[in-house]
Amino acid sequence: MTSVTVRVPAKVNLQLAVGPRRDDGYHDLVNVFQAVSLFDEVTATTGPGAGGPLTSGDVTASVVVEGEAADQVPLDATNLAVRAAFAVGARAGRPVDVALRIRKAIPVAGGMAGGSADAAAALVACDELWGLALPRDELMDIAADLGSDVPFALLGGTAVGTGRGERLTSLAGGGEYHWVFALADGGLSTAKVYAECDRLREATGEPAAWPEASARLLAALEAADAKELGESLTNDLQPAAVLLHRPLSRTLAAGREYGALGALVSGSGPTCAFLAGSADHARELALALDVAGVCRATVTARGPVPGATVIGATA
Ligand SMILES: C[C@@](CO)(OP(=O)(O)O)[C@H](O)COP(=O)(O)OP(=O)(O)OC[C@H]1O[C@@H](n2ccc(N)nc2=O)[C@H](O)[C@@H]1O
Ligand SMILES: Nc1ncnc2c1ncn2[C@@H]1O[C@H](COP(=O)(O)OP(=O)(O)O)[C@@H](O)[C@H]1O
Repeated sequence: MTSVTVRVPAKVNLQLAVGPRRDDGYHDLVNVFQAVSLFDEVTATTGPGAGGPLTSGDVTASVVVEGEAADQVPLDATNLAVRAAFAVGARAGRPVDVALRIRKAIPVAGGMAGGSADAAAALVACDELWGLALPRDELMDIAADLGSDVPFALLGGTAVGTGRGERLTSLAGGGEYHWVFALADGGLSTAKVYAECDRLREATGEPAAWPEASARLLAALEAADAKELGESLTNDLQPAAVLLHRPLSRTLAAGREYGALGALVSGSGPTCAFLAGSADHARELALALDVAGVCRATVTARGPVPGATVIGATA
């Protein structure tokens, strides 16, 4: 191959149960993910690209980013797609190079795992570009090393994550869900939101319980019951995210007032997610939020959708 394009979805967390802080600084989670139809695209092409060359061992990479908040994405070796290319290239057993082009639609630092999505897309694209055919388990292990949410971006669908969120079990339940996402001004640092969650727990003297999957939420998914799912959505990081970004309480209240089946902060935020009863309901809800001026912009999306998928290749 000389060029491979991979499409990769954003995620929303249907349940984010956060356990105590571990000795390694991470938290044990029950993280119920759903992949939604808001996609970044990553194209991997052989040869030098427009971005400055970055090297790691025998791997040379470059990266350019366009689209939603592209100027907030790093163009150095901290870019998660570049890190993914380095990790795959280290297994090639020969010198390899890649020019990465990222087209972003997923908000940056928005709690929708855009960076993780780009890493998963780059893993799949580079594996295909260099003809490595790495086993799926190995790609999953590399993904988990890159970040807690990267394995889910490979898997897609609806799944429960345990450990840091990287140990995944797919949930089979049928159904299609309609979402509205309210994008906020600016982003929130995931590490800062977890730290704020710990601080709040310490301040209230409330010990963190061991995270458990919600039986009600799993039953709602099994029954593909959107109303019941809406009432079961929970996020332990929400109080911390709202404290760090106060306007979110107004955004959430507006979505509930306009008839969302469920409303919550997506992951570490600041994007807010609203579950609607149908595609029409989602469009109406998005319009109402736009008119109310309680967010920077809205997008509608459906879920679940597949994880990182090759959508184009040039021999
Ligand atoms: C909160 C969630 C919910 O899905 O995602 P976002 O909403 O930010 O996208 C995830 O837990 C984020 O996953 P991800 O963004 O991959 O995190 P990582 O790069 O692995 O870790 C970034 C930082 O988040 C904190 N962290 C992450 C995962 C975890 N189980 N416990 C943690 O405490 C740690 O402070 C860590 O240094
Ligand atoms: N390819 C990438 N796209 C977006 N952000 C990236 C990327 N690579 C690294 N980052 C860094 O990761 C941080 C978190 O971004 P992102 O994954 O979009 O948010 P979140 O963790 O809230 O879902 C960003 O602030 C940015 O500095």
